[in-house]
Amino acid sequence: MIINLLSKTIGYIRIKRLISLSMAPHSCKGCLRDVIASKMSKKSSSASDTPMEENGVEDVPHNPSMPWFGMDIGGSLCKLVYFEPNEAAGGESASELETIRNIRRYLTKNSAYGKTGHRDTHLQMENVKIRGMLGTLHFIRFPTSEMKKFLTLARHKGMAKLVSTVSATGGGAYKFENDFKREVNLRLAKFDEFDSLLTGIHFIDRHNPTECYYWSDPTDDNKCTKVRYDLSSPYPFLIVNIGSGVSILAVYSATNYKRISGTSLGGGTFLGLCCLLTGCNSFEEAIGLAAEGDNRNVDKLVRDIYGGDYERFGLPGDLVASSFGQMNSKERRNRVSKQDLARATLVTITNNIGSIARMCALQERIGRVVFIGNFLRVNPIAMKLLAYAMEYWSNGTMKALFLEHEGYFGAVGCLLQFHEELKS
Ligand SMILES: Nc1ncnc2c1ncn2[C@@H]1O[C@H](COP(=O)(O)OP(=O)(O)OP(=O)(O)O)[C@@H](O)[C@H]1O
Ligand SMILES: CC(C)(CO)[C@@H](O)C(=O)NCCC(=O)O
Repeated sequence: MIINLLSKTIGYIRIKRLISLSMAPHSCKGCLRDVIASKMSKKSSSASDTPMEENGVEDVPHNPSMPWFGMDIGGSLCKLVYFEPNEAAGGESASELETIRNIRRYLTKNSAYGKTGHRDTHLQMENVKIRGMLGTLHFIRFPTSEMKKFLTLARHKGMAKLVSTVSATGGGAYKFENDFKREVNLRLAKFDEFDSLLTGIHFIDRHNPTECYYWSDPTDDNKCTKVRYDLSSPYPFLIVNIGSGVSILAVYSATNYKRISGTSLGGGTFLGLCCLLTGCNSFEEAIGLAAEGDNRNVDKLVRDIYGGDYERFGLPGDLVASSFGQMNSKERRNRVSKQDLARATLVTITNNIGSIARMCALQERIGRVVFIGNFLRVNPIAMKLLAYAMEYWSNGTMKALFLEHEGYFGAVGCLLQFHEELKS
């Protein structure tokens, strides 16, 4: 308690001092921002048990210079969240303002960047308040394999002239740290990926009333609909983050969570196997093929073994008994289509994740399971499978929930943590 109070007071005094120093001429602004960011970054990593609202920095009217970004650099995709203020922040020189305007124009007037960068305009959030400023959150993604091109673009757009520090999370915040420094003279303020994920989830759910939903009647295509779910009192809940790999977190409060499990059979596995088996070259193509296919031409079902249901242990005939279990037969292999193989890959990976999630939920005695991550992007087949599997195998005691901003929570969370912003 006393230590907490002391660190709050010391933190406050330090930041106050830094602010008075930041009245210094523009030439010093970059290095001051570095110091502030490094203080904030150290603070956040050592105070993971302290809610942001309580750490004292909230009261200090310090706004880092524009533009504000949060980056989540994952194993497959890099997610970039950009905050576009409704009004200019002020304090910038004429040349800085010009560069800020150019970056803003480039990011907000386009929805595609080069061949592989995309802005998810349907996810855009308007009139969001961050650190007292109203603005729009933009959601951009590109393959992490294109990082070199991104750094070149960032240099050409004059990023290095404006901000000396960008907040980043995900494994790439560590892996690419030196590249950012060397190529664009940008320092990364690094935040833990799961701290960021949770911060992002809490923030976005509070700002978007239609963020959380579940699928009703997931097995009936005619009746199946998305139904809004109120996540305002969510604890405890499980997060199943399906990225390249899968991490499962049990969340007990805003600041108390643990990573309870994971599996390497995730979204990266689905895409990798699908490319190998069908010759497809993108996630969108893989999902498109899966939508047209039938996994029953690939998998061995309970009915292929029992001739019907295995009643004694409640195993219905149409349950998959053995994923890819038909593919030992040359004759079957000759008949199977790319679409069937894509569908079977999707069903195999999804059911395995659902099964692990269910066991974790059972072990932790948690009923609400929130599935997120970009594996669920444009992927209603997987979401409905998860919804059905969770409900069916738990006899209705567990619920699969989904969030609209799927893979962007880490990026939002680290943007907010950098600005020490949790209050709206
Ligand atoms: N356009 C896309 N390109 C590549 N993968 C995509 C795309 N859209 C969706 N995906 C799926 O999303 C997965 C990556 O999800 P996400 O961005 O949440 O994880 P990540 O942060 O890259 O991975 P990790 O957290 O394991 O480091 C891919 O493995 C793939 O299954
Ligand atoms: C390595 C991370 C945490 C990177 O986000 C993720 O890809 C993951 O949780 N993979 C699964 C690792 C496991 O087997 O538990």
